[in-house]
Amino acid sequence: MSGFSLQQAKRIVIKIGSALLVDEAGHVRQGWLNALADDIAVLKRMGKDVLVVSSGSIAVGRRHLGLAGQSLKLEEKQASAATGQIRLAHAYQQALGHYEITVAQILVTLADTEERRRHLNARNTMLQLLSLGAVPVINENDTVATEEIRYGDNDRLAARVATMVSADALILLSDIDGLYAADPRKNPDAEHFPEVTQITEEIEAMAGDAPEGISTGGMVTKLAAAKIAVSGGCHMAIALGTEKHPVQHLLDGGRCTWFRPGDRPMTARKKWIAGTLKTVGEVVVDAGAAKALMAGKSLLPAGIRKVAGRFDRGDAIQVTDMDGRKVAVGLAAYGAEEAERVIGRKTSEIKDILGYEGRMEMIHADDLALQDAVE
Ligand SMILES: Nc1ncnc2c1ncn2[C@@H]1O[C@H](COP(=O)(O)OP(=O)(O)O)[C@@H](O)[C@H]1O
Ligand SMILES: N[C@@H](CCC(=O)OP(=O)(O)O)C(=O)O
Repeated sequence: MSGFSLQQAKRIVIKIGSALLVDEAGHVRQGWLNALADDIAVLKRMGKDVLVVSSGSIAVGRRHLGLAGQSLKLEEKQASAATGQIRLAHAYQQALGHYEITVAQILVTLADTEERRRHLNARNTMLQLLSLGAVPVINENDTVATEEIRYGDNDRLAARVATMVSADALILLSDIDGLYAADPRKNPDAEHFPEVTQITEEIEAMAGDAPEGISTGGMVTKLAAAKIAVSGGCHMAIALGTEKHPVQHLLDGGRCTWFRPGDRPMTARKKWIAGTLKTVGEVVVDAGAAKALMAGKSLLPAGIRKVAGRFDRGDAIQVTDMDGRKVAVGLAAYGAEEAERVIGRKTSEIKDILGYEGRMEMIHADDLALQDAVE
């Protein structure tokens, strides 16, 4: 299959649906979760970074508020999420704590993933946690999200998280082992697809809704997630999670559907940066810096001669050389005012100038798209 296997992935996001994690009565399936923790511990021992996007707060919380077995209004969902989330977090810490793996909870809203500055903030926190060896457990902040501003399904949220942290693989664990030509609950003979290389209209037409119950989204949101993931250069699998050790099963080459990005991961991300974001400022760099960028390095403040425009941290800016040639587009790690103060200065001087431990780079290599790569 496309030369890609989970074994190769360095950074993996695992999404867990409510139906897997929470039983009909609204209890966390701790035995199942403990087995998933075995899998996560295996991945960590292999040197991989792991992030979990977990649903389940509403399914767990509702029974504590006497809201089991009825359809919920938005404010009841918000209340249930607040009640359930604390229990979910505890269940994860208990499961992963067995392996002395530290769990860190992150609750995000749609705006936290879509607005550039907030996106960058959330991303930095996730990357920081990974660098410290923790496993971030992420969910939508349902308590403050309203219908208009919420994802509602964690499939797309997980895909955004995966692209945010430049993950190589996203695994959507579900109650089904992949995409079929039609919903197998209604059409048991439907064909299973081990691999999808292009999400065509024909493929999209195959997706049905979730069955009645505690899940949301069904195959429709999983395909929407696949589009986000592959366009960000991330491989995505829909895999069966109902048996214990589902990730180990995938590591062993188990059955699932893999969605494959058409491009090399970095190229796709860079295309996203260059193609989607409007630049709101500019930095002019010296010849040494321009050469370093061409070689795939980050842009350090030392190589910047001039800053133009009004931009904030996280905004897209143009990088131009001394002859006015466009070199690259990238996401600024400093706003224009701070950038003015640190340009031309050595990395070791940044802390004294700004009064805090700033970033080493003005634009990190991961956030930089060279002009020739996008034209
Ligand atoms: N073409 C399809 N292929 C596979 N499953 C489908 C398809 N169309 C609809 N489904 C339904 O989607 C369900 C999985 O979605 P969902 O219940 O929302 O999962 P989760 O809770 O894991 O997010 C499957 O159980 C299946 O009934
Ligand atoms: N954020 C919600 C999950 C919504 C959701 O996507 O559920 P699911 O379809 O089970 O993955 C919660 O924690 O209850």
